[in-house]
Amino acid sequence: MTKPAYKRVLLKLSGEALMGDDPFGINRATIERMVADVAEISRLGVELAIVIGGGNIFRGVAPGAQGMDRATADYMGMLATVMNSLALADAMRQVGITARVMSAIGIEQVVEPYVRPKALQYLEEGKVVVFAAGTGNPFFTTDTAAALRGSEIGAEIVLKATKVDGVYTADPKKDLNATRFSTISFDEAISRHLQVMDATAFALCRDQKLPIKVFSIVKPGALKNVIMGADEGTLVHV
Ligand SMILES: Nc1ncnc2c1ncn2[C@@H]1O[C@H](COP(=O)(O)OP(=O)(O)OP(=O)(O)O)[C@@H](O)[C@H]1O
Ligand SMILES: O=c1ccn([C@@H]2O[C@H](COP(=O)(O)O)[C@@H](O)[C@H]2O)c(=O)[nH]1
Repeated sequence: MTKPAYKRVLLKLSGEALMGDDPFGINRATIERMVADVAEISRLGVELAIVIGGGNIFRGVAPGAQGMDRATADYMGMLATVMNSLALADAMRQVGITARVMSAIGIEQVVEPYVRPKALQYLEEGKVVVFAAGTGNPFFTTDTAAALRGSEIGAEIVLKATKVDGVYTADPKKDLNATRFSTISFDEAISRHLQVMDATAFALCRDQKLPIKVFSIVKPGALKNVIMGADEGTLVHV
C-alpha cells in the first residue's frame, strides 16, 4: 500500500457542515460519517490535530448576534466551538480513537487548557488533538486558529474540509458560473477577496509557508484522497 503524503496535519472541520440537513446543531449521522473519515486517516499513522468551527451553533457576526457587543458575541462563538469539539472527541472515543480536547480559553472543569508542549506530546503518542475555542481572542475565526495552531505544531499542511470542493472564482453557492482552481497562490486568493477562508488565515499561512488544501468533507473518500496526495480540491500555496 502507498504511504500517506503527510506525517502531521492540521484538519479544519467546518462547523456548519456538522448540521447536515438540519437547520442548526449537530446531526448525528453527519458527525459519525466525519469521524469515520478522520478515524481512517488516524489509523494510517498520520499525526492529526483538528480545529472545528462553530457556525452550526453561533457566529459572532450572525444576525442572531445583532445589537450585541461584538466581543461578547465572539466569546459565545468560541464556546460553541468547545461544544463541537467535545462532541467530536466523544464520537471519536466511540469508534476507538483517543482524542484530547485543549481549549484556548480557561474552562478547566470541562477541558484541559491549550499547552503547546502537551499538544505535541499527544500527537507523538498518536492521539488526536482537538483545539477548541479558536484562538481564544475575539475578532478572529477558527480558520485563523487553524493557521495559528498548524504553524505552532509544525503541521506540513492545513486541510480545510468544508461544504464545497475547493476554491472557486466566486462563492459557488451564489454564482453558478464560478469555476474551481486546482491551485492558487495566497497572494491571488487574498487580492481576489475570495471568501472561502478569511484573509488573516491566508496571510498567516503564506508568511509561515504553510500550504492549505481546500476540499469537500461531504464527498466520500475525499479526506483519504488528500492524505494520500491524490488530486483533490484546491491547493493554496506560496
Ligand atoms: N471563492 C469561494 N470558493 C469556495 N467557497 C467559497 C468562496 N467564497 C465563499 N465561499 C463559501 O465559503 C464557505 C466556507 O464554508 P465553511 O463552512 O467551511 O467556512 P466557515 O465559515 O469557516 O464555517 P464554520 O465557521 O462553520 O467552520 C463555503 O461553504 C462556500 O459557500
Ligand atoms: O479565534 C476565534 C475563533 C472564533 N471566534 C468566534 O466564534 C465564531 C465561530 O467560529 P467560526 O470560525 O465562524 O466557525 C466566530 O464567528 C467568532 O464569533 C472568535 O471570536 N475567535
